[in-house]
Amino acid sequence: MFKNLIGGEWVESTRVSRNINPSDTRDLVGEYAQASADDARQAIAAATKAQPAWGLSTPQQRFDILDAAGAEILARRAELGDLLAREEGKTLPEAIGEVVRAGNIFKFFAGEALRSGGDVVPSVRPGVGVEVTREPVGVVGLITPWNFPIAIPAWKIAPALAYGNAVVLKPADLVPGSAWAIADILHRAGLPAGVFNLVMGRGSEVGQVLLDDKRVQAISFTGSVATGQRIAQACVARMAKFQLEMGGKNPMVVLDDADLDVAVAAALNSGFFSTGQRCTASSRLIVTEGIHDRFVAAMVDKMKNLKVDDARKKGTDIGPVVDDKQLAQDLEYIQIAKGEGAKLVAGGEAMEKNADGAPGWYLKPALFTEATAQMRISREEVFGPVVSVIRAKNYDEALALANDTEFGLSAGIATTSLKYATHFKRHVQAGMVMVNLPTAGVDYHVPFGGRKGSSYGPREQGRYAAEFYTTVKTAYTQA
Ligand SMILES: NC(=O)c1ccc[n+]([C@@H]2O[C@H](COP(=O)([O-])OP(=O)(O)OC[C@H]3O[C@@H](n4cnc5c(N)ncnc54)[C@H](O)[C@@H]3O)[C@@H](O)[C@H]2O)c1
Ligand SMILES: O=S(=O)(O)c1ccc(CO)cc1
Repeated sequence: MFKNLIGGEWVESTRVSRNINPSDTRDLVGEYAQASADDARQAIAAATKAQPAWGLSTPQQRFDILDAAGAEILARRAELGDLLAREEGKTLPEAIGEVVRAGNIFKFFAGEALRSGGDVVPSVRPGVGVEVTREPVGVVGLITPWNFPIAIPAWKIAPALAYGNAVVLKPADLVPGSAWAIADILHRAGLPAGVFNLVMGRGSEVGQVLLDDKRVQAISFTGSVATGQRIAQACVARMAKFQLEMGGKNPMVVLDDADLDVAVAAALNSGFFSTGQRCTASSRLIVTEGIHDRFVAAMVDKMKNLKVDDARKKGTDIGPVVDDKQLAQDLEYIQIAKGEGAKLVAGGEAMEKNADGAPGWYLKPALFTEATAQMRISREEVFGPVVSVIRAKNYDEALALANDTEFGLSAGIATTSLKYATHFKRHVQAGMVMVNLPTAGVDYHVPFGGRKGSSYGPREQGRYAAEFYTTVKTAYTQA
């Protein structure tokens, strides 16, 4: 059994969760201890005890540990990528890419520990000095989803530790393996006991303790809108700091003047890679009249060649859906879209077995045309390989359609026009904008986040992460 890490000790549990491979549901990845509410409280106590000393540790100590963790993650990319593909179902190249992202994030924030500083500002009063410094927030609770099992924990843990906080991580139930691997790496890298704690378990039990305990000063969450709203309410009720990264219904606009190959490659990647299970995936393709039919024909043609199979098999383009519940949700949306009058032009069938006969949660990527902005398929996040095409008369209508959503995470445009690209970058209501690129596929050293219903609070990643993981102090001294 893989145990929880609490106060520097590996702690057993009477309950276990079985981590199952979605590419082959006969394959048990491992049994992981399920923390109880009491375990979560113990972890918070350990973090509370350890944080003051860690907050006063030297930048060199923090750099050394985070850099060593990053180096080990990078060195073990093949093995950790295999674990990730096995437990989550993204393809092996995608999984290895995610592990590399996690390693680079640890190394980036190792550097940030050395670079963080403050400002000395002249006062408006004679003889007074002003210093603006940043201090750790304290104990932070990190609650993560299943779709990026190593990258999302990494991009919350690394800045939290770099800026001197102690951490309690609660990863998603479905994918405890990658989070456990990070815990093991940090533990062996020499992090003092209690500075990092892992509690694997249910959101409603373990997660809820993090939300309700006053000793946890801040919560960073990535996941669904419904859970995000619950977290916001709990944090406001006790005035804790919080940050939410939630869903998306990301548009990709394709204009008449687009390079067709570029547009199709970007749309296939945005909609279907990682089985469409990325918050930055594009599930709304907004295509202007002059290119619409050629674009749809080219998409359908390319989709015939997409190989849906075991995530770890060479040549697989699309791995399985993460579990039976997510597959049921994807299939339900396919029925809803049909019922609303959208036309299914490719895919959409579940496959009970892969090419080798192994049972798994497979779905052929689905493409709908004749979708309208009012349909549920155009408004609600499916979180699977289900994409719809909406026809637009011209650029202005395409932009209006792109903004006609309660979300605002990422958005893309395929065009050869500098005028439209520039206008779109300025006017689309999203936190991240891509020109002639997929809506997914972000760098690890720059801010990540969205607007409207997608995100709440300071940005994650890059130097902007300091806003959430530190609190500012302004000190005045009369000379
Ligand atoms: N914007 C982003 O950066 C981003 C990134 C990845 C995923 N997502 C979103 O995440 C969703 C899929 O992930 P999911 O199904 O794991 O989401 P989820 O909201 O069900 O779960 C996310 C995490 O919250 C925990 N949780 C659930 N109930 C809780 C509670 N009452 N108290 C505390 N914690 C609780 C879960 O155990 C899990 O660890 C999608 O909607 C997707 O759009 C967003
Ligand atoms: O857009 S992606 O580069 O695929 C990406 C990577 C990591 C995360 C974590 O939230 C989200 C999107």
